[in-house]
Amino acid sequence: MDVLVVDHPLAKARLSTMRDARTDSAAFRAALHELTVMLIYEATREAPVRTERIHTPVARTDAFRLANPPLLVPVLRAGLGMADQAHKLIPEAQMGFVGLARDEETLRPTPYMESLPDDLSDRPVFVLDPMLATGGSMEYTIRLLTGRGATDVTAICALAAPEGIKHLEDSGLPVRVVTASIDERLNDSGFIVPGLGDAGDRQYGAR
Ligand SMILES: O=P(O)(O)OC[C@H]1O[C@H](OP(=O)(O)OP(=O)(O)O)[C@H](O)[C@@H]1O
Ligand SMILES: O=c1cc[nH]c(=O)[nH]1
Ligand SMILES: [Mg+2]
Repeated sequence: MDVLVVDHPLAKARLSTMRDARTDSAAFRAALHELTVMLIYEATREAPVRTERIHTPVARTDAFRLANPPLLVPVLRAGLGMADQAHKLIPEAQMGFVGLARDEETLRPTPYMESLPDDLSDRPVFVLDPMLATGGSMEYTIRLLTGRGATDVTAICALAAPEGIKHLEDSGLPVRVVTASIDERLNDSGFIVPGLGDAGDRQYGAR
């Protein structure tokens, strides 16, 4: 499985703001917005482009656009904090939605929302979720997508645990991961260590 760790100093700085327990919700959301721009920028580095001829005020030249814009899929709640910034960078992208809440005891995802196009066979998909912990929520989401024909999925995560990366690798699903950090481990409650806490709560308040 292809894993890209975006360890640019500016990405590290935004992630550090998110990790800091003193960061309030507004500043946490702002840092996640800015980090998302960097993750999407790197995730699209090798994306195929189509060219067309245009006129500048001076001469004719080639213009470039994404040949096949990805479907963006934020995983609610926490992934909502990445959706607008990803959409700003790729305004032509369509967006789908998945809502999941992890059960605190079993750590299994409980689905409560799904809004996706029927046929995903011909286009890449970017799943937006700041946290890849056990990997259960990401696996669930990717299975929804592959069930609709997706074969090219990118998980865009602020943070990942080694356990989540391994879980996805073992699943054999067609996914690559783009993240700003692979942290040390999960604790007994399934939280990433050192992590940043609950990414949904830190943006929107405790459920
Ligand atoms: O890899 P996993 O072990 O499945 O954990 C990761 C999931 O946990 C968080 O969501 P949560 O269930 O807390 O919901 P929320 O976004 O509404 O807070 C996070 O945003 C992921 O979706
Ligand atoms: O550390 C974690 C693990 C799962 N979900 C979160 O929001 N944070
Ligand atoms: Mg949460």
